Amino acid sequence: MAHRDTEHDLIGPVHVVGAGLLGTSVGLALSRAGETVWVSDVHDDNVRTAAGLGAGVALPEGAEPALVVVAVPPSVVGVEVVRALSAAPRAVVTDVGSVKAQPLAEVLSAVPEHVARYVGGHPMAGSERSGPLAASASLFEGRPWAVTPHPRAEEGGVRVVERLATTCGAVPVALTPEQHDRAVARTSHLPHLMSVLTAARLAGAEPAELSLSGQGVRDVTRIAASDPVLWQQIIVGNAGSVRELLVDVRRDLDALIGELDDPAALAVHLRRGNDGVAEIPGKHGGEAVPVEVVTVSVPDHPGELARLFGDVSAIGTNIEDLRIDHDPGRPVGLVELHVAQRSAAGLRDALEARHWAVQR
Ligand SMILES: NC(=O)C1=CN([C@@H]2O[C@H](COP(=O)(O)OP(=O)(O)OC[C@H]3O[C@@H](n4cnc5c(N)ncnc54)[C@H](O)[C@@H]3O)[C@@H](O)[C@H]2O)C=CC1
Ligand SMILES: O=C(O)C(=O)Cc1ccc(O)cc1
Repeated sequence: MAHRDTEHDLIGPVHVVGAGLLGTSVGLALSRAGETVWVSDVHDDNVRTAAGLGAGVALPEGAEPALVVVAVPPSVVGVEVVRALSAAPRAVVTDVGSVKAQPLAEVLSAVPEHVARYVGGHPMAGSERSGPLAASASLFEGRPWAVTPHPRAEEGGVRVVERLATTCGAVPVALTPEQHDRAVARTSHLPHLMSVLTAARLAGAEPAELSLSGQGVRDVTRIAASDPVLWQQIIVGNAGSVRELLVDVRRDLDALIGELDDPAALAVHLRRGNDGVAEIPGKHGGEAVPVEVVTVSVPDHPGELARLFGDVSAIGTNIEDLRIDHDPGRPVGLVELHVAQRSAAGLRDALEARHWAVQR
């Protein structure tokens, strides 16, 4: 097996199975890092598109990968991991699937003799879009990547999967498969269903009502636009943990319905929301930095955004996040710069000194 000891050694050749959003993004990130990447997919078109984007080349006949990354829809992750373990008898095999106990159970039942070479993984990065055209080499930059070894996993294989994560720019986080599935029920699967339930209230609403849609409803419903087939498979694969949380939410909903006109009780619900948001770790998994939004009106002309970013950089402020909205009444973009709270007041003053229209 291709086990190597230093940070800088290659982990490949890498075979990526499934040239969709995740597989092509992994291929792009690894190719950029100088790895040899071979790509396969049930749809040849997707292999051609991924290769055209620079994510690797079509899997050659007789190829012997050192690492296989399975990036297929959740319902076939287990079967493809089993196939890879049998087809590449010396390779470490990992996957990027959104649930982790289910594929491990399939490996243990189908090829227990190969289980040591399987180490599950899950990059916590993606999008509401699917397919190779939505891929990006920087998708995983600074994101957590769960690495979920089981008790019989080879230590060397775990190190290879951690290096896959770091080579893609992500931060490996070690969890057992069961811990992982409970964690993503809370941080990914429940939020998805809440987004879906909110978005469902918009379907069929009056156009006049929908015309008032602002940033809040867009924030809450973005992920409800995701592929329903993908999400059906994810939720079914983690139904036990998701159900437990939904039962808690049902209890809260029932209480809320009864307390809507009781200001004190309502305030308790709203403050619990504040408390939950404050628990979300900051970028790169570190301490959450208190962030403030500085909103700047930017004329709708080519080059204006670049000029704004140039000025923010010259002022010396780091942009933590960014959103661009449009002023419905005027040909200007409203650029929301999310910056550390301690820099916000200084940035407003400095931008005004450079003649930007800053909202106060
Ligand atoms: N979409 C997201 O944001 C994230 C998805 N994931 C996980 O990554 C995996 C892939 O998801 P996406 O890339 O979003 O899906 P996708 O639909 O963009 O790509 C899946 C690809 O797998 C191919 N495929 C299907 N069955 C196959 C098989 N048996 N053998 C080879 N190729 C096959 C499809 O043709 C398609 O190109 C899923 O297991 C998902 O749970 C993980 C993190 C984020
Ligand atoms: O689009 C987003 O913000 C996501 O949350 C994407 C996502 C989808 C599935 C996963 O298993 C992990 C991340």
